[in-house]
Amino acid sequence: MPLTQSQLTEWSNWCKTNLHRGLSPASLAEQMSRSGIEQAYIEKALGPAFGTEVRAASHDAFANCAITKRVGQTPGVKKLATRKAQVFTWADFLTAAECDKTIQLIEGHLRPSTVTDTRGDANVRTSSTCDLGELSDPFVFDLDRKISAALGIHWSYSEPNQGQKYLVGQEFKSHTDYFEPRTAEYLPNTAERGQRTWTFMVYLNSTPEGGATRFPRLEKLFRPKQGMAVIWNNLTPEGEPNPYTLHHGMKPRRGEKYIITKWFRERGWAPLDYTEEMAASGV
Ligand SMILES: O=C(O)CCC(=O)C(=O)O
Ligand SMILES: [Fe+2]
Repeated sequence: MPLTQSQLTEWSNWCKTNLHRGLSPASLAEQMSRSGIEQAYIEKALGPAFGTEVRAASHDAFANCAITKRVGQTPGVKKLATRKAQVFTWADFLTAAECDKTIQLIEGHLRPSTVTDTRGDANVRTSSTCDLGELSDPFVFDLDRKISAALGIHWSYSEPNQGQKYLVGQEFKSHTDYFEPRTAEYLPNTAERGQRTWTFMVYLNSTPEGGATRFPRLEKLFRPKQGMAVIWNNLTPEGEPNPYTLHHGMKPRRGEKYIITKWFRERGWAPLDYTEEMAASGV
């Protein structure tokens, strides 16, 4: 049976929401097919994702994505002067209005933060989390596209956007964002989308005291400044987990701290490169 225009729009929105939540195009096509939707409409609803497969991009492509070429080109972007890891900052990446709007969204949907492996310490992460990517909010999709274009990697390689809130005394103790190979957390977390690659984190407020992000092995500390992004590759250019990226979300001593984090993976369903033009056209 043919779909009406409004039914097609509804299915297209359903696809968009679920693709941004990290579901694969094949699994969505299968669900639509089970709902009795004809192939031609499945193709329309999925758009560019139709017929694609989730697969790994090359480590070289990750190590040379657009952010690595922005210093001196894009105002506000700096590279940390070290050969040990690829770390960048981007001042005023989000406007104050975008930050405030994101904080409002986070405030409405908080749960206690979790980790994949506590390593025996129940207090390893004491903050609260908001699964922004689950909200199906067009503003969050815009954020996804803006972050992906800034980094230069298509959003299908990324996990859904997360917001974090730290009250005075709350923290995320030293950890790496990659999954530790040869541990129990490794396979269940990497089987589908692969290892974590880049982390894109944005400070949504300027915490008055404390709350820095510390990279002890790089001897570097970033202080939360509203709108500033800290962006790093958790892997080496060869694709191995990079232990130098160990970091600690420190306790705010006064005031709160709000951030968003987006983690990128080795596998996605689109070509890796993603530009501002693509983001503006809504793909
Ligand atoms: O809060 C921070 O500064 C760091 C957060 C972090 O490391 C994470 O969410 O993975
Ligand atoms: Fe982290």
